[in-house]
Amino acid sequence: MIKFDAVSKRYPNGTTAVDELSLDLPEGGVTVLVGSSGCGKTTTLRMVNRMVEPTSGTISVGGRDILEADAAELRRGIGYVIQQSGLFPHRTILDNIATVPLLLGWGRRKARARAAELLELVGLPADTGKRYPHQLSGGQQQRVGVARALAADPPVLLMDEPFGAVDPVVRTQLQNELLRLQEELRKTVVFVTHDIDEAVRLGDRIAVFRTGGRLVQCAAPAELLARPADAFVADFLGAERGLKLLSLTDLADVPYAPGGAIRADEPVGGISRDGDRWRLVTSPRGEPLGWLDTDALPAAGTAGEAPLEAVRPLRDSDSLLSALNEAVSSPAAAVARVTADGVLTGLTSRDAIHERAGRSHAEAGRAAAAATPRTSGDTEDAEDAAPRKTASAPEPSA
Ligand SMILES: Nc1ncnc2c1ncn2[C@@H]1O[C@H](COP(=O)(O)OP(=O)(O)OP(=O)(O)O)[C@@H](O)[C@H]1O
Repeated sequence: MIKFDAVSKRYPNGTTAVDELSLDLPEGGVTVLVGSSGCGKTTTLRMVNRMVEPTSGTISVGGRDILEADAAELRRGIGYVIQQSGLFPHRTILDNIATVPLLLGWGRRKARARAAELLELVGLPADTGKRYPHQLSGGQQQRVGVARALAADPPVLLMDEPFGAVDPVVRTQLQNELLRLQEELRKTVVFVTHDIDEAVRLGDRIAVFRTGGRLVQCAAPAELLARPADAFVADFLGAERGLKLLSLTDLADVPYAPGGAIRADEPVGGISRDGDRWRLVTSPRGEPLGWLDTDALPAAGTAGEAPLEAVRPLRDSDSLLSALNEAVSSPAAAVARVTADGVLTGLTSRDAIHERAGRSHAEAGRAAAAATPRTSGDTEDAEDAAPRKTASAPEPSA
């Protein structure tokens, strides 16, 4: 969809910002550009909409050399989101979102209607539309920035550290929101970030750059984590590469077994002390409420009235990393698995999670080894065998 062919950018002061970049960005996927500060990520992004012109090489979007297009017309077909949302301070939120449709000559009413639709799409209440940017939080402003970029339904979205200025909790919400939107809209997204966790969470592919504007490796996240091309990439991915890989595998095919759960309205007097010490207590509907210590049962009352240790139930879409985290902190050395609407399906032991984690590493390693070449943009094969991306990333605790 977007193709860089031997593209370089040298500034008049002699800085090489991008050096002979050849890269294919697949249609409908999120490609994340990462690397140390000053390695040419923003320059690469801004060359796509001709805010920066390359010194040499060609860039095509949808098969067309971008130099053949009128720059203003090209930009209207490419959404652009930056860190400080870039909203017009004296325009209402609705008018901000309607900017590009109005430039494209849509009538005012149609442009406003589209803006209202987008406001809802990015999860903002309708009355936000009448407000001005300074009356919104940073996270809300970023949502408006995304809505504005999507207003004319461009096939391509360029995002330059769009969530870089918000706190970690809001950042995770915005990331989840983007994944949800992307499932629906399937835009071709180029996303710049400093944050490798963000790259792993959002990217279908990650391109790692090093200083001097050189692309070192471009691969699916699982492949990158399982087989970094060199020490620079390994270093950049950080010491927790193995754990990051587990964040990409979901629990769908990890088995569970019935765990002998106790209903909250059961009297403690009837609970057997034989068998497992820690038993899960559920609501009458089957929702896990907590772990009950059968070695310390109160003299009277129901299971639901007894002191319970916290449980964080997991859905099939949750990651192996979340499961490992829960299993480590669970007194029962097990995790409670639930359906999408929160009803207990069974328990998975810590050992079963360890076993699956080991297998996940081996699979990712094999997939990465099968992908050739290692450093070019052509690593599609590996994606089939790579672990699935889980759309519901865990929200960090505040
Ligand atoms: N207009 C310019 N004139 C001269 N040099 C520039 C100009 N714009 C960028 N550069 C240089 O080009 C290199 C790449 O810059 P770029 O902004 O693309 O990096 P980046 O990877 O996005 O950095 P960061 O992560 O810090 O935002 C840097 O050395 C930068 O100083």
